[in-house]
Amino acid sequence: MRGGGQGGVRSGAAGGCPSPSPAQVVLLLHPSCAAAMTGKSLLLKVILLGDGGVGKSSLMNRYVTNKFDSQAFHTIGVEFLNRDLEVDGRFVTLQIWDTAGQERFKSLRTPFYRGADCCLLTFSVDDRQSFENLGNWQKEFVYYADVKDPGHFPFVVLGNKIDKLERQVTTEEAQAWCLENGNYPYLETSAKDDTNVAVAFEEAVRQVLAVEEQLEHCMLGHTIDLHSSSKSGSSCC
Ligand SMILES: Nc1nc2c(ncn2[C@@H]2O[C@H](COP(=O)(O)OP(=O)(O)OP(=O)(O)O)[C@@H](O)[C@H]2O)c(=O)[nH]1
Ligand SMILES: [Mg+2]
Repeated sequence: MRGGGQGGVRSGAAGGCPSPSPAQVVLLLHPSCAAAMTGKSLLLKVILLGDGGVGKSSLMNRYVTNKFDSQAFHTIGVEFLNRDLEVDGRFVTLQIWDTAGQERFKSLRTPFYRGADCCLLTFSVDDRQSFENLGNWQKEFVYYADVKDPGHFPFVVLGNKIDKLERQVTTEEAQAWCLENGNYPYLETSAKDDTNVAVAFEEAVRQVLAVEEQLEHCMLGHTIDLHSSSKSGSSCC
């Protein structure tokens, strides 16, 4: 696994905390709530999945380094790069995980799915098979990332290589797939021409923030009455 860029990896739960006394209230905040409250940059992990050769590495490299390699090598395992950005007034460090799409590397990529905040399902508009495999990628992600509520997980679908003249998948077909499979946002990109690449990653951030703001709203809506045996507060979560 190779990786780099600015920023660190989201830390896990702190160990060794003493048990709270009855008078203490322990508030467990989701990282997005904590980041919002402290004004710190939020670290989001997004993962690129899709068939080998659809352009996942090229999209990541275009976005982070603004370079394109017309003779890129297949990825082996996973690689990641970080980029800081601001979306709708929120400062975010995007940790982009690029995976190997070839079947023979499945066991090398799947351990890295856990903890992803968003999944970018990628195909190439000049490769019909890569489009038909989107459902398999979605299932593989849900299984290995152990997504508890797939219906609310932020997926974004990318149709890459729109600079190519001969398409095998139309925009309408791709939009229809997205609508039927979870009403996912669909973006057409070209890593080669730098079309919609930044827009695609920003959309991923927006999708995550929308889900997390909902969660934040629910958590802040809860009140804890220490003197009552019954629970109170909203029950939107
Ligand atoms: N014309 C065109 N070619 C592209 C585009 N994106 C990637 N490519 C080319 O497609 C080939 C495969 O790109 P990669 O980025 O390596 O594909 P990948 O999805 O990372 O492939 P794996 O690592 O095997 O999973 C390379 O030759 C790229 O130069 C694009 O937007 N337009
Ligand atoms: Mg690659």
